[in-house]
Amino acid sequence: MKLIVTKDEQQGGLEGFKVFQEALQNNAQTFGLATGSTPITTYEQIVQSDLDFSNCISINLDEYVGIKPDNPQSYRYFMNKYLFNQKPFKQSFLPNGLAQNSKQEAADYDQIINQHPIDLQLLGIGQNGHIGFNEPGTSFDLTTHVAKLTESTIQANSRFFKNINDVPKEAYSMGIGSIMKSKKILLEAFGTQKADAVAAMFNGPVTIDVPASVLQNHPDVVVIADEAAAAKVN
Ligand SMILES: N[C@@H]1[C@@H](O)[C@H](O)[C@@H](COP(=O)(O)O)O[C@@H]1O
Repeated sequence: MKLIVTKDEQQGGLEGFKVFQEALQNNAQTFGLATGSTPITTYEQIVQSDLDFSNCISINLDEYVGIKPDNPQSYRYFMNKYLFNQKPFKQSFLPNGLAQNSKQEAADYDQIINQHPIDLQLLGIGQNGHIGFNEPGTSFDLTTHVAKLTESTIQANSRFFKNINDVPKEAYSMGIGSIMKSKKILLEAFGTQKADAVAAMFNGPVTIDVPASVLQNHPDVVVIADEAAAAKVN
């Protein structure tokens, strides 16, 4: 894994943008995208640029179960707001949080991923080392599934909701098995609250207890971390 340490989140966003730019120059067709506060600075840079994704496909990592796409807390709404409204893709896929049959929805999403192999996958990281919504303990082989959110993730994500009780307890998530098939992976981490997870991802053993540690087994990973998030890496 290659580590790029930046002064702050703004600088990190710029470095992240450059990875997207390079991927496009190398004819990347399909981009795996992420939500959360972390990718916002990269999306801002993309929005301000002349990069054109109108011939590309995007596939998002995850979506809350039970939330409508037009609900401001949904990941579809987030993606429209921060990226798609300004930089449309040819097609943008997210799991349907309202699907009646979750097994079918997961299978359909896997088919989408299989039809569009991901050239560049963007990831954030949870404070407990989760990627997408693959929480500690999740098998490295899983594909799309409904994940139960841990208390720490519900707590961390409650800042986006009026009340912690409004945070969904479940989400569709692309599995680690699919994430690892991406040609290139870009993981971003900003802030001291990510320092332990980033250190465990880099220096710790590869273990399902720290889902992001699996990235040590991937041949092409770039991690962009600000000084605070990279502080505990050996
Ligand atoms: N499912 C998302 C992850 O994809 C994200 O990486 C993580 C960190 O979020 P943030 O970037 O807001 O710290 O939170 C959520 O749980």
